[in-house]
Amino acid sequence: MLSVSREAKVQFMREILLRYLPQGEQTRAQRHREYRQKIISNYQPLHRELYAMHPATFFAPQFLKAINDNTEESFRSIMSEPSPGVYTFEMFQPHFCELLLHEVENFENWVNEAKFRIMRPNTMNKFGAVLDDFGLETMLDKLMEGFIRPISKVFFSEVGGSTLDSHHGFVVEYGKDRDVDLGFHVDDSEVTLNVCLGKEFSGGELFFRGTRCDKHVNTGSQSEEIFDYSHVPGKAVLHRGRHRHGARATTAGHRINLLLWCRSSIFREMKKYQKDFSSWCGECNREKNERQRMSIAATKLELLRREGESTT
Ligand SMILES: O=C(O)CCC(=O)C(=O)O
Ligand SMILES: [Fe+2]
Repeated sequence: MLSVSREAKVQFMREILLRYLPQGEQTRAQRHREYRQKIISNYQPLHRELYAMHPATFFAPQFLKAINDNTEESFRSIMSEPSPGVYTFEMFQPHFCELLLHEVENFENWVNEAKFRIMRPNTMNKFGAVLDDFGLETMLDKLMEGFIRPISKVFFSEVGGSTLDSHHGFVVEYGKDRDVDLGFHVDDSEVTLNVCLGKEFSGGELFFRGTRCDKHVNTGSQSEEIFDYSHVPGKAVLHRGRHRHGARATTAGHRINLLLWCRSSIFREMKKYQKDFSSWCGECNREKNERQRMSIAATKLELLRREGESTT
């Protein structure tokens, strides 16, 4: 095993770990593998160049340069942070967006013609497709490892940004005969990349309402946490998965976005043993500050009382 490729080692370890999963999950994983296999052996890709990572043709030159420089300054030079924890930047070349849109359309035509029943990206969408299920998993893994993880290491280290090790990659589709909007939610991810691929549309703004841990997910928002963002084709939004958000109705046209939910198994394991998430949960942070404020006030009062005692 020592001399085989990294992929072969990963596959070997995966098979061992699979044997230790509970029976129900083993069956589910096996079924999903068969489902993917069935698609991959029947679906003819339209643009094969999308299935391997080609940075020079996929990404905007300034994005590529920032990644190659790999410093906080280089990332900041191409990113805006219009609201704390929400980063936006030009990411894909228009031609890449076009190819990916064609590929998704081609896949959907095949699904309809073959009368194949596909799994939707998650319980919130009636439309859209999982890119990992029709062959794009390896390319998206490279996207996460080589491009999203270096940025997340700098801006989202407290939620496992430097140890992202798996992903769920899909497209969502809105407009006539598609989904209209998306309710308020948190993602099943540590870091989410959301890139608008096109086409032409009105509405569809993302609304953000602050980052929360499990315990505080339903608490209110502070005014500084309220933020709306209008999608621009080719442009990416990067945020914590626990940053509460939703998408307003796409009122005209057709909007398709690429979503990459990036996960960290180390972060998820560590989280089980922690209670205080004030480094990233807005409400934990507010409570902590409030406790500190109360404790300072109590100390001040105590000092005043002692001073009073000593002067009388
Ligand atoms: O429609 C969008 O841009 C948001 C999609 C989203 O938040 C999700 O799929 O998790
Ligand atoms: Fe989301």
